[in-house]
Amino acid sequence: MMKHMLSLYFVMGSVDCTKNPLVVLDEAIEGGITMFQFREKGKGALTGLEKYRLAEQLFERCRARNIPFIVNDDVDLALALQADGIHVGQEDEAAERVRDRIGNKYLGVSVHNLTEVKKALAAHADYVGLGPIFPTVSKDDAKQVCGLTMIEHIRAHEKHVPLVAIGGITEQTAEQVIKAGADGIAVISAICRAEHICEQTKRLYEIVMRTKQEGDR
Ligand SMILES: Cc1ncc(COP(=O)(O)OP(=O)(O)O)c(N)n1
Ligand SMILES: Cc1nc(C(=O)O)sc1CCOP(=O)(O)O
Ligand SMILES: [Mg+2]
Repeated sequence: MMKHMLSLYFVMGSVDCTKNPLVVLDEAIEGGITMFQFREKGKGALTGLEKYRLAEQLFERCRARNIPFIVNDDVDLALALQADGIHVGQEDEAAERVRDRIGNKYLGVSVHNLTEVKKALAAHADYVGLGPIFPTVSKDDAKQVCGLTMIEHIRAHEKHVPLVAIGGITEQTAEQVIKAGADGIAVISAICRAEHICEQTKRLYEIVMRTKQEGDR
């Protein structure tokens, strides 16, 4: 179940959108996203009550369509909303502590190498987010690009870990990412910056599903 949910993971906050984030999410849901992460950060990001209100409205839309709603970084917000899960990175609240706080909600952890994957699994993460696979325009403090070879390396040593790849993934590269061993792609700009969000999301979904099917996954 978890692996299917990772197939087309849409990550977004108001800063990433050139139009109303609620409309962007509606169109992306219509196009077939399988999971959503509320990531409200960067220059001009909402805080406090405004952030909470936007999260609440986005969550409502996900709930209506059975799309898992994950909160980035902010464990208090995830708990207050009773969100489906939380995603934390290596510099955020420690995964072990987050697991203790959230019980059996989904826990995603960002990783950059095999050692971090093993640590995330020891902390009972449900999935790992590996990146940046390619250069990204959506995260100022992204680490060095790890490329498709890091997906292959991790998959060779951890055959079953639910792994979603992130960072600079587009319609042109999604197939290679899945072929390298990822269970799905996580994207911001490939959806947010598309002229026709629903159609673009459908294309990404189709590429991921076809490639997984061809690989019998
Ligand atoms: C699915 C997914 N993978 C990785 C990240 C990055 O998390 P992190 O390294 O904590 O960076 P920020 O997103 O918090 O800036 C992610 N958010 N989602
Ligand atoms: C949120 C995030 N995390 C990354 C990581 O490497 O962990 S890269 C990234 C940004 C992804 O946006 P885009 O699809 O526009 O490149
Ligand atoms: Mg983080």
